[in-house]
Amino acid sequence: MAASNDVTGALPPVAVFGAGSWGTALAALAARHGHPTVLWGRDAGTAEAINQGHENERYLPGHTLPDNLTATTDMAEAVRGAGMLLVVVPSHAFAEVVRELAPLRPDGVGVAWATKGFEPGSGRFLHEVAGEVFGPGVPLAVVTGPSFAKEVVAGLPTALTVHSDDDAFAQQVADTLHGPAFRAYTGGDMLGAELGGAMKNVLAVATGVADGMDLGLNARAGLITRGLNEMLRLNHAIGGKAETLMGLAGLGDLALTCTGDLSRNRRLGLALGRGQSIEDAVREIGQVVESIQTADEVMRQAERHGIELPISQAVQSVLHGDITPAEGLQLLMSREQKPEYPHGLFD
Ligand SMILES: NC(=O)C1=CN([C@@H]2O[C@H](COP(=O)(O)OP(=O)(O)OC[C@H]3O[C@@H](n4cnc5c(N)ncnc54)[C@H](OP(=O)(O)O)[C@@H]3O)[C@@H](O)[C@H]2O)C=CC1
Ligand SMILES: O=C(CO)COP(=O)(O)O
Repeated sequence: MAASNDVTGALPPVAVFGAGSWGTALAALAARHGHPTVLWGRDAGTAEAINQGHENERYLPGHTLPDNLTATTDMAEAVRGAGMLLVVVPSHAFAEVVRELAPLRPDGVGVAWATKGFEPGSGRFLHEVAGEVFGPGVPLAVVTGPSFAKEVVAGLPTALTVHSDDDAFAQQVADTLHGPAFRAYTGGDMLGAELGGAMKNVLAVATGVADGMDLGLNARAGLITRGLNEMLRLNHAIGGKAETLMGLAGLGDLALTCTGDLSRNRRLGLALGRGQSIEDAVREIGQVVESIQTADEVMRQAERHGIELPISQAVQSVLHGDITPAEGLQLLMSREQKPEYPHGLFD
């Protein structure tokens, strides 16, 4: 790897792609840990503001970014000398960005991503997209877990997890992110890790809707628990490991996003539950709300595997405007009474 040739003891440079909230926060984290870090974004104004004023005013206003973090709109410049590439664009832009990145990737340098979601339209997992674009032999890793960008850039304690088929690369990515206020764990289940990160966004809409309708704390806890059950069942069907979903990539992120008002997906649900239109809510949030596309892809996966996911399905129908939040509630509450686990944990 590029880093191993360094005999000066200097930490390897990191290139981060996507200058929104999460890309900027992760770039700031790597830079604070001593890695010279380049943040690539498509907006020249944002890049200039970061280079001149050390701030991403649009996405993380009020936070001073480290001096060893620079920004560029030139992808070739960003990858030059990098020991690790980290993609943090929204899922709808993931395939486009990794395709542009592939011919520029220095030999031996691995690619991680912190994007949550599927490839819209095909429903492919992002590790499938990355595997196809970069080809065999390129180390790939998923960075996921309960982590609001605003809290990470503020230096608040955070724990997340890095999953890869390549143990050494998972360790490299985790070492880059791990620090005094940030615990990075590792694992080997990209499938489960990606499913958890994607599904929790859909379930956060459900608890948001319930809270927006003032349905109470019992309803929220019920939705989180039955939501976790939906995650576990689909995960089991696609071949992910249950432990991944019981950890930071599943339960951890579900708890955060379903209860924390910093979540854009939860805020979308809150707005819908209060009777606001989806268009107005998305405009007010002003940042990516992954659940809108992810709900369709989760249901596509569920249909492919013949699995019922009533909460996710209700969210999808509300997001499409096919039913109102009140009708969604009625659908969930009128389902047949049954044992909590009719055939064990996964059925
Ligand atoms: N924010 C968070 O706390 C966390 C976010 N994530 C995940 O990270 C991913 C990115 O989210 P986040 O940073 O929050 O989103 P934001 O909405 O904050 O920022 C999105 C960024 O992506 C850029 N972008 C959009 N489309 C393209 C494109 N086609 N090519 C290049 N750049 C593009 C935007 O550029 P422009 O400004 O020019 O539109 C913007 O810089 C999502 O999958 C999200 O789920 C995961 C964990 C935490
Ligand atoms: O993924 C996140 C926290 O882990 C951020 O959630 P939102 O995209 O809902 O803001």
